[in-house]
Amino acid sequence: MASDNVIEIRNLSKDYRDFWGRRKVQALNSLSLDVQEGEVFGLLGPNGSGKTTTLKLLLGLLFPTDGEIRILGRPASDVEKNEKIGYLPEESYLYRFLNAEETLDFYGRLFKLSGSERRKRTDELIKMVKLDHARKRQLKEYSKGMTRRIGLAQALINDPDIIFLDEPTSGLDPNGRADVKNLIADLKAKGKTVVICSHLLAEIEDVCDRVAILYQGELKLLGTVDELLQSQGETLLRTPALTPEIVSEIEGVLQKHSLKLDDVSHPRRTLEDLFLRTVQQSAERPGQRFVDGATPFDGDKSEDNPDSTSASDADKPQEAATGG
Ligand SMILES: Nc1ncnc2c1ncn2[C@@H]1O[C@H](COP(=O)(O)OP(=O)(O)OP(=O)(O)O)[C@@H](O)[C@H]1O
Repeated sequence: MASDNVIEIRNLSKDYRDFWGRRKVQALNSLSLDVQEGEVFGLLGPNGSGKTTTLKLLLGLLFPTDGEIRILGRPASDVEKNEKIGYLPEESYLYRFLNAEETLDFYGRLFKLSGSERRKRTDELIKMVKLDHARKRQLKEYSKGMTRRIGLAQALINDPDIIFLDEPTSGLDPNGRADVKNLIADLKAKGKTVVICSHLLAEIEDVCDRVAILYQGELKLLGTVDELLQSQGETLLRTPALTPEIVSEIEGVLQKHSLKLDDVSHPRRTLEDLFLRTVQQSAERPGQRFVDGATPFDGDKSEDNPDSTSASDADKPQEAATGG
């Protein structure tokens, strides 16, 4: 095993068989990939492409039909290695009648943590996943997003070196998703290795160093997010808004080099950015409302401050794409 690989998968295949032992589904077909220590790795693919099967094989919850897996230098079937692994399943199976503290204490006991370690970890994790206000409430009263948060805390109770997250943000609103992204960034900063399965590609793009795309159990693409997404054939300039005169000057410069300006436009923000900014400003300034098409990006043009005007065009960024 190469020194910085914490996961090595070689020619891994998994067939699900029927009662008579006949092959029903080939969920994985000769998958080979490595995950390095400290990286955030995204396992992507449409429904039924074999992501959850891969995670379960890595955890030793399923046995492969063929191939080999090594995690932290040990075979996947070695259950002791799971002491260093955290797993958030797609559906968390938690005890509905326990509260958040009792839940984490229970899982801490399974990992044989001492009483003082359990109290310390429970307190840290409840704060980390922002459930401090609900720590004494039974999980049966939790919303979907709160349940996902306590599931995440449970996956981290043993301070694992490798964390498998299956759809970590399902059921979370954009604030919750942003919290999970920050949490993953914190785990990476602590040197942890994180493997995420998700359908929400924008999130994967933001947090993952490398991604693999599976299709019908086969690896179709593998690489760093930067390499895979960067378009080397174009250059994008971001400037404050430009007057038509400046744009035509730029066109002149490009013409001198036998290049043309392909596109001049104002960049579009994402709905997620708009949502997060609106919620943040609403919390900071109760009573504020955005009117007449204003947005929280437009300086101070809002109802509780009617005298102000929107940001001038010169303050809005503009994008220009050039090509040969
Ligand atoms: N226990 C099982 N018995 C039979 N077939 C199964 C079983 N579990 C999964 N499969 C099949 O194996 C294939 C891969 O399933 P898997 O759950 O690994 O995909 P996935 O990529 O995680 O899908 P999703 O995105 O929907 O969670 C699918 O065709 C699925 O129907």
